[in-house]
This record gives sequence, C-alpha cells and structure tokens, in this order.
Amino acid sequence: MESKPHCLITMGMAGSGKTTFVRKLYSILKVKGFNVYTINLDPAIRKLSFPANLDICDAINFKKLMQEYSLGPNGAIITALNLFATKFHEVIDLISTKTDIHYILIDTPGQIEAFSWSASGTIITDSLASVFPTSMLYVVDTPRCTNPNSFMSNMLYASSIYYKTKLPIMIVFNKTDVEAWEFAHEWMTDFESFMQSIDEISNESYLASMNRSLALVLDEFYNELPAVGLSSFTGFGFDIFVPLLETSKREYMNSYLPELEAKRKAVEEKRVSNNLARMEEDGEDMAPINELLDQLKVNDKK
Ligand SMILES: Nc1nc2c(ncn2[C@@H]2O[C@H](COP(=O)(O)OP(=O)(O)OP(=O)(O)O)[C@@H](O)[C@H]2O)c(=O)[nH]1
Repeated sequence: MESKPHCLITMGMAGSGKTTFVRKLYSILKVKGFNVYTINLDPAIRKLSFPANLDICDAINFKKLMQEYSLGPNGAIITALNLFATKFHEVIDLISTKTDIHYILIDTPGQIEAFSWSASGTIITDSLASVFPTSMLYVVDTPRCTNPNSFMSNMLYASSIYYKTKLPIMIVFNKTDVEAWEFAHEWMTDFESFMQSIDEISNESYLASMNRSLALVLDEFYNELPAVGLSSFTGFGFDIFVPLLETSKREYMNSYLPELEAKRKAVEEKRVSNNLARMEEDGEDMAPINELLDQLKVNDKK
C-alpha cells in the first residue's frame, strides 16, 4: 500500500478555488518530478483548467442529461455522479494498471453536498481509500472566511467530512494573496479569540449565538486538524504544504488502513462462518473441510 500513489480528493465550498488549487498543485508536483494522474469529477465544469487524465464530462453529457430528464443543475450533478459511480470500479482498475504514478489528484463539484453527502460520493471515496492511501483536502476561501459565520460553516463542513470518511484531512486556506490566513488559524486553535471576534461583529443576533454554541461543541473537533495557508495564484505556501502530504499519507497508513483491514477481516470471518453453518445445516460431511482449515492455520503460523 505504501508504494501506491497517494490519492488527494479536493473538496470545498463553491468558488473556494478547488480547480485553481488542483491546477497549481499539479504543476508544482510535476516540476518536482512526480507523475500525477488527474481526475475531474465535476460534470458541470465549463472549461477545465488542468489536463485531466480522466474527465467525468467525457463520459456524461451534462446538458443532455438536464434536458432529457428535465433536471435542474443540482439534480443533474447528483445523477451524473450516480451514473459515474456505477462504473467507478473500472476507473480503479485502470489506475491500478499504471505503476509509475505518485499522486492522483481529484477535483470535485462546487456543490459540496452533491459529493460529500451523496451515496455516489461515498462509493467513490471509499473505493479509492480501499485501494490507495487517500487524503481529503478541504479548500477554504480565506477572504470570505474573515466573517466568523463563514468560518464556522467551513469548520462544520471540514469536521463532518473528517468524521464521516475517517480519512486524514488537511484544511487549505486558499487565496492568501488577497487575505492573510493567520487569523483563521488563530480562530481554529484559540477558542477565546474566536468568541471575541463574534462579539465584535454582532453580539445579539441569533446567528452569533448559534455560532458561539457551535464553537463550544466543535472546537475540540477542528482545533487539531492540520491547516496551511497558500495562494493558488502565486504559489505562496506550497513549499510548506507539499511536505505535509507525506504526514497525511502516514496518518492513512497508521490509522485508517489498520481499521480497514480489521473490517475486511471481520467480514471475511463472518462469511466463512456463515458458509460453514449453511454447510452444516445441509448435512455435509465437515471432516475434510475442518482438516483443511486446521492445515491452513498451521501454515499461517509458519
Ligand atoms: N486571488 C485569488 N483568487 C483565486 C485563487 N484561487 C482561485 N481563485 C479565484 O477564485 C475563483 C474560483 O476559483 P475556482 O478554481 O473556479 O473555484 P472552484 O472551487 O473550483 O469553483 P466551483 O467548482 O465552481 O465551486 C476564480 O475566479 C479564481 O480565479 C487564489 O489563490 N487567489
């Protein structure tokens, strides 16, 4: 697993800069001599700004899908992802045949919930994470995040993606050429500072009070998530971000993979014991099978 390509799934709110970030990361990794495989999973993208090895738009005609099935844009994105997910095992097989890839970069739709909370998003993410070391990259529009309400919405999304997928996640504060990201890091790690900022903008509103409560509950979920500030325009911060990918891959190897293997083993054991129970019920002679199982156990110990 360690030698397999590191899969990076980019997510984030609409307009946070996911596609621009993928393009920049792609070119930086290429300059560093890595082989990168890129996948676009946004069926509604008008013009792809990075070279995609695999593009959902090649498989599904988004406009035709909307017209033929009278779907709105969000419905069509979900339907396109559902259709693509049914064939995703072929994508995995295809990438698995390539032995010289270091990174798989994936761009997802702007409508974040279309991927993060849909069955197809879960199927695609789980399929990738069961074969390749996989990390989530949550891209944040830093200038928009100066508002504590937007900041909290992003933390809510990032934490829920982290706890839903259980995959390592990194928060990428993008567009730092417009707004420095240190305030956001301080809010993430210093609860009091965030509370003070809410008080400064609005003390009374219902939203402010909801965000205070959310911070109280969520603070311990997001304060330790790794975060980095960068600009997908200028390339600032990528020198810090790229080495952190190794840490993220190690987290996958040390925490996600053992859990995945334990789950696989439990499923396998359950299947074997169900099959044995069925054979016993059918009155089959179990002696040769038990003998074979004992032999396998002896070989296992060797
Ligand atoms: N100043 C600045 N603008 C950026 C940066 N990254 C992206 N943008 C701009 O932000 C806007 C949105 O960028 P996209 O890359 O299309 O964002 P996205 O998240 O992929 O968008 P959707 O997929 O439509 O949600 C564009 O106008 C970009 O030029 C950055 O680092 N700095």
